[in-house]
Amino acid sequence: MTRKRCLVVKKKFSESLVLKGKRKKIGFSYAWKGLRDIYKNELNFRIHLVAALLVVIVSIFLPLSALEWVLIIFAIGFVLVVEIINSIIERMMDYLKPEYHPTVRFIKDAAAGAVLVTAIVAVLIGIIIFLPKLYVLLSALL
Ligand SMILES: Nc1ncnc2c1ncn2[C@@H]1O[C@H](COP(=O)(O)OP(=O)(O)OP(=O)(O)O)[C@@H](O)[C@H]1O
Repeated sequence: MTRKRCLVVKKKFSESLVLKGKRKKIGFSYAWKGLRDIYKNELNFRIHLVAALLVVIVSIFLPLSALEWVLIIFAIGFVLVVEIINSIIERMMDYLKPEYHPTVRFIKDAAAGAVLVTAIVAVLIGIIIFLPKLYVLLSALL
């Protein structure tokens, strides 16, 4: 299909959804399906999600301020979103260029590097927030 024809088909599909008043609902269900697909197919995303859950559980038992909660939630969201983008880039490259290519290697490694940066930032935020509180907690217990 040419690009022009593809745009026409996309516009007609979009208009038909608006006419049926279903656009918002369908847009949300596609997004939810996308997240479910990422969860099912991406081990790293599941690992990050489990780590995020553990952090939230630990946070509930510590006296955190609103700002600390905001920072933790932001760090978790940051890691998960970049992990999703990394998965998208990997899939896109596998689809566009399945055979070995140095540019694909560069793109995939750079995307993985972006995830690593977010993970390091999240760990640093965790250390700054949790370490003093855990220290106080342990000092009180010992
Ligand atoms: N087509 C390719 N051409 C060149 N190098 C590639 C190609 N596909 C993968 N690689 C190299 O292999 C690495 C792993 O790629 P792969 O697509 O298997 O990701 P992955 O193991 O699923 O990564 P992640 O653990 O981040 O999900 C890439 O970072 C890249 O260095």
